[in-house]
Amino acid sequence: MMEALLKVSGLNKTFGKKKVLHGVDFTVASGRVVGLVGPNGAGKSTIMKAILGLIPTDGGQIQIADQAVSITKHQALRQVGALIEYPGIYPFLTGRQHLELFAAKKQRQQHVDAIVQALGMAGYINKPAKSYSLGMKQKLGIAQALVDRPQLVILDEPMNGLDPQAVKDLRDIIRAQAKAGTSFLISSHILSELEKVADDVLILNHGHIIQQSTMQDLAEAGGTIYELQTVNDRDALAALQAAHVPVNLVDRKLQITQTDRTTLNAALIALVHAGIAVQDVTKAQHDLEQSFLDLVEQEVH
Ligand SMILES: Nc1ncnc2c1ncn2[C@@H]1O[C@H](COP(=O)(O)OP(=O)(O)OP(=O)(O)O)[C@@H](O)[C@H]1O
Repeated sequence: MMEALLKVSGLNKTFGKKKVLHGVDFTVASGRVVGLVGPNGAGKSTIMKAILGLIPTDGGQIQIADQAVSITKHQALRQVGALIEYPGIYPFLTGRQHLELFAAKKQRQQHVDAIVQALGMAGYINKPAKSYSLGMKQKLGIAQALVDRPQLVILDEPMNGLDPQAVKDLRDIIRAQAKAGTSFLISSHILSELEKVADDVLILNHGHIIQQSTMQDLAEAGGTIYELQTVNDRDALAALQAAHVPVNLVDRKLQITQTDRTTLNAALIALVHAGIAVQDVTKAQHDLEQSFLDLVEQEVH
């Protein structure tokens, strides 16, 4: 068992009469990158604000390194870096001056230079932040959260507004810091955005955690599908059914659902035996986004 750095249990939150969090439970272990995924309004930001002691809660516990956090108890947050909603930017300070404010004295320049380099900000870091584009401000906000090498980093929709190179840079630095032991909680409303970076996923819908698993398990749960094109799909369907291969004719395409590593082989053997020529085989990508939407959909009905 890996040690849990962040523990959230039984978290409830009501705004007026509206209950937005219903007994939310999860943990983030040291060095793990955990994705918090859910549609708009699911409660992701509310959870993050509660963890950061920014809003009062209506019951439940939050602990960081075994210390309780609440709106009046912030001690444990010294080891936490965060970007929630809009980055706090001072228009007349340079990017570098922002980062210097957030970096501890020890090795300040090295840490600032390292994050500037990692996020590709060298070209503008010495200019006043008022001249930054939206994406540049977003990167500065992320850099502020990371520069002090905290134990826990909380990022609310960090990929918003970033170009593909910046998204890749961000993924790389998250993986590097996680390897060095930092834990991450990162929200997104797009599951596939987190596919390459998160170890674990929490799926949140209407304030409930509806699924909690490793990213790998979630990706594999979608399953692999092969699409076959043959000279005679109707006969092929009959031959495959006779051979007990899991097959469907979907939109006039033969689809085989892989149940184990022998499925495709069994299908091809059955077709060869039936004398049906195969013209094409394609492997359909498991559609992570679709499995996420299915999960959320199932929960609503
Ligand atoms: N200060 C507030 N007062 C009243 N209702 C609020 C407040 N903050 C959030 N809510 C409500 O709580 C629910 C959850 O909001 P939250 O911002 O946590 O969702 P989210 O998952 O972060 O969504 P998004 O992806 O759109 O940012 C929403 O229904 C929202 O309207």
